[in-house]
Amino acid sequence: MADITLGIAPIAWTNDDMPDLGKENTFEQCVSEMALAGFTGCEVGGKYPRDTEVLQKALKLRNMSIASAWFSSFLTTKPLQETVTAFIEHRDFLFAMGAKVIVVAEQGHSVQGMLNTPVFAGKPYFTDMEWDKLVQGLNKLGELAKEKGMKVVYHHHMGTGVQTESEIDKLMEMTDPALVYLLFDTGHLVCSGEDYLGILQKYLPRIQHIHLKDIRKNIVKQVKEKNMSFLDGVRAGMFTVPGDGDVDFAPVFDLVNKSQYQGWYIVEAEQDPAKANPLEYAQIARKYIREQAKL
Ligand SMILES: O=C1C[C@@H](O)[C@H](O)[C@@H](O)C1=O
Ligand SMILES: [Co+2]
Repeated sequence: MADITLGIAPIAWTNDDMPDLGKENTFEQCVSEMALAGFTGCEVGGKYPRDTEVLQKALKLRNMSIASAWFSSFLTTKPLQETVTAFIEHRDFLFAMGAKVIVVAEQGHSVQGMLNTPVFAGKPYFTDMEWDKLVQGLNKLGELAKEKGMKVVYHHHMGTGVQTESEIDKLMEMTDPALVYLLFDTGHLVCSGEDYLGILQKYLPRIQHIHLKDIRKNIVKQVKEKNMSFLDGVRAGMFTVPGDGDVDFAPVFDLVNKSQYQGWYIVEAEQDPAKANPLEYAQIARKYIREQAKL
């Protein structure tokens, strides 16, 4: 039977990719509103204290815990040791916070943070040599995670070299299944036009972390047609919370509920907090998940 814990990402309060979005929102407001909306866990944002005791206390006061945090690897473009050193520090912080999974996304050649590069037309494609470096590096990060009883969950992402189903297939095939797991992010797969349910079916139980992100189809269409960047797409509102957009989550909840999945659902919906009040949207997501996922 599945055993799911429900969390939410701070990116709806302050967007670390574009910190002007939600710059007025404090860490305390963010975690208080997460708890008020009925969530008991979250990922880590740029405004969170890095002192683990201070963070533990702030979370305990709100009955919250840490699910994970994003890590950018540069395995295809920088010496392995640079990523390894940064990863160990990140791993140890997450371990101290009690997290079991570490979100990793390769940012070598990524256009996700580039304002003037179209996210669809500009996505990178790795060479064979880059694939080899990526795979060897991820296996290494997987070993380092395993030392602490943790797992690396790979985040496929728009505007990166691992975005499409065939790229995910390649990554899953080439990496060691005992060391590298998959993060399933509904928003990125539907945005990219992939068969998200097929991918979920194919990779359960290798999927060890889930981001629930919805899309606004009409805005994604504009982003593609007008050659907009990922960040401009986010600003324009291409993502929203589950239940507010066009993704059909019912079959996702059904498949996961019937599986042995033991892990998190993280509601992750980056949009402009000035247009989409983060507490209001967190409440919309919480209600939808209660009704649809029975959670
Ligand atoms: O997991 C994620 C973390 C963000 O920084 C990223 O840009 C977002 O789209 C996402 O899915
Ligand atoms: Co995500």
